[in-house]
Amino acid sequence: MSDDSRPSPSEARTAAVIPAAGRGVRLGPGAPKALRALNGTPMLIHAVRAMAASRAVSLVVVVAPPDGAAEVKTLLDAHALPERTDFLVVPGGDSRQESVRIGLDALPPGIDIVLVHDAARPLVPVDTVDAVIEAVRDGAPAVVPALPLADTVKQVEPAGVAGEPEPVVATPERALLRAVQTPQGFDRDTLVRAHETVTENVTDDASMVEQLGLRVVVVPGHEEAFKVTRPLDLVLAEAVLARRRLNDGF
Ligand SMILES: Nc1ccn([C@@H]2O[C@H](COP(=O)(O)OP(=O)(O)OP(=O)(O)O)[C@@H](O)[C@H]2O)c(=O)n1
Ligand SMILES: C[C@](O)(CO)[C@H](O)COP(=O)(O)O
Repeated sequence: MSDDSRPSPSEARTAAVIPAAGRGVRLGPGAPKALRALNGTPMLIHAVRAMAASRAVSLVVVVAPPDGAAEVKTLLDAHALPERTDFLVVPGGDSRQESVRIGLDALPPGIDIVLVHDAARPLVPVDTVDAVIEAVRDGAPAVVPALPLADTVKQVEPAGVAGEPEPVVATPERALLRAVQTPQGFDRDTLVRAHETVTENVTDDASMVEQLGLRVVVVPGHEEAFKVTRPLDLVLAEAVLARRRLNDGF
């Protein structure tokens, strides 16, 4: 142990919490999004494998759809994971934030670093996962992978009625903006404190750490770590898998 009683970077144990309890309304009707197939395999299994691909990850906590925990457990039993990786399944909550908190509550003692990774980002490469873990090991309390934006962004006055034109109020300087992905990596105690402290709804975990006034840093994200949100994203995800198969010589 180091002087401040935190484990040294090489001793730190890492777990991944995967919120997978969403319905996937924007994807359209069907099974909960995490259970929909990508190339014949549920999206969640791709996401679990992406976390387990990192040799640093010793535990994966899957936060399942509230009525789907048994089904998820059966799925995980049926799909081989590396022997070094344990997994737990817990039923999720009404919001992503609540689901992550439930996953955090399920972590056993001895875990020092926590990754929070959307089941909806099934194709994140292991190099991105490892880069996030390394930056937490280097001392950052919170780390997010992110990419520069391709589009210009406008801040608007939201229209009261869908489809109505919305007045633009500002154009933030694009070079200063980043599109944030997951896994987001955290010192465990910091993330637990953030979830205990922040009560309003936020869209990612790192913003809760920002609200504590702590340092959040960005490492390079990856274009294959995109979030499957709308139907066209499924087409893109299957194309990425097909490209990987070609590159792997299958
Ligand atoms: N109550 C919820 C809502 C979301 N999530 C998870 O949070 C991740 C990111 O959320 P998003 O992509 O918005 O998924 P959904 O909420 O399912 O999508 P939608 O908003 O289209 O319904 C997903 O892996 C999703 O399963 C969760 O665990 N619990
Ligand atoms: C956490 C996240 O993936 C970072 O980009 C994103 O904020 C999740 O948003 P969603 O609306 O829950 O998909």
